[in-house]
Amino acid sequence: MSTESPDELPGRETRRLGSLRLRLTLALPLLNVLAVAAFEWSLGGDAPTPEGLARLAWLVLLLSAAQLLLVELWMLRPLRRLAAGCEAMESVPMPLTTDGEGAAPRLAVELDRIGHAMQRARDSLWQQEQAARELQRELTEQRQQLDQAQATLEANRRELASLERVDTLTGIANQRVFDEALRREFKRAQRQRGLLALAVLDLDQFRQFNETHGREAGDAALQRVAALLSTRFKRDTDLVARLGGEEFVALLPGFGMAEAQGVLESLREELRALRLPDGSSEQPLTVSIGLAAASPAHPYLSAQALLQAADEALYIAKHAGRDRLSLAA
Ligand SMILES: Nc1nc2c(ncn2[C@@H]2O[C@H](COP(=O)(O)OP(=O)(O)OP(=O)(O)O)[C@@H](O)[C@H]2O)c(=O)[nH]1
Repeated sequence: MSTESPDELPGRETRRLGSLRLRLTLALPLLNVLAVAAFEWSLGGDAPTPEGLARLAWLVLLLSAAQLLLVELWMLRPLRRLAAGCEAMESVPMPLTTDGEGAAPRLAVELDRIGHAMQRARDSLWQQEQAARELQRELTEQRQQLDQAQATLEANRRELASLERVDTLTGIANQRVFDEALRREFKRAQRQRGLLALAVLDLDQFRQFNETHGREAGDAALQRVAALLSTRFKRDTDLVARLGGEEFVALLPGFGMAEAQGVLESLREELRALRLPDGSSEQPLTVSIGLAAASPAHPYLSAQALLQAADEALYIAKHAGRDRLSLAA
């Protein structure tokens, strides 16, 4: 293995090529002389004349010149280019050296650069955290605004519902319509000395029903009850309404106490048979009913008094154990 430094090789090769060319320039004519002499000798002719020697000398000269030209073109020139290429490569500075002198400063520079990059990454992370916090704050603000808007919307919805005449959940008349109808029908009954029955119906343990089956099932139950009431009381003069929550009323012009009681008792049974919400409930949904009836024999001073009498009867039904109909005194 060579002990010379790789840095010395191109200079040395160039020198060797120069020396090789010199040797070839000397050696080729000599070899040609020998070759021609051997050739003449092999022919075994007479001793050479001066003209013959001159001709041979020219021949050797021409042959040598041609050979040197070929060697120059095919061998020496490519080799010189190769050597020049090696020298050019040597002149390019190496990006990394393994010698001890350059390595330490370069390492320091690299470490410094890495340090700066880490600092930049930390800065960027901090900025992103700030941006995320800002975003979170905006989100909280917007959520609060949304909550406020929802509360306002709900208040408006309630106000609108009170102005409307239909209960939005069940589709039957609402309290507003009922109040008007009660005043109107009471006056009519008074005027005509007719009959007017009023029933207040309140579903039993509905809070528990909601808790057991869910609020949606509770809504569905309220709709089923409203539908049942509408089916049972469908004369033109009848009015069923939802007063709110799980409380309904039935206003029955022309009905006395006994007549209304009969219809309401069968309705109570029908409701029990509904087996809400999905038919699998062990505990059927029941209703308590308070019934009051105005008649010439049993007049009330006002529509409000009639309603109060029905409410009191309902109260009694609830306190007597629910799932029953109670008549006003
Ligand atoms: N699903 C549903 N539930 C309602 C609605 N309105 C009121 N409620 C619920 O009805 C329940 C009424 O509860 P309470 O007033 O304690 O009456 P209750 O549980 O039926 O008890 P009693 O009347 O004493 O038999 C409450 O849980 C209300 O949330 C409604 O529109 N839909």
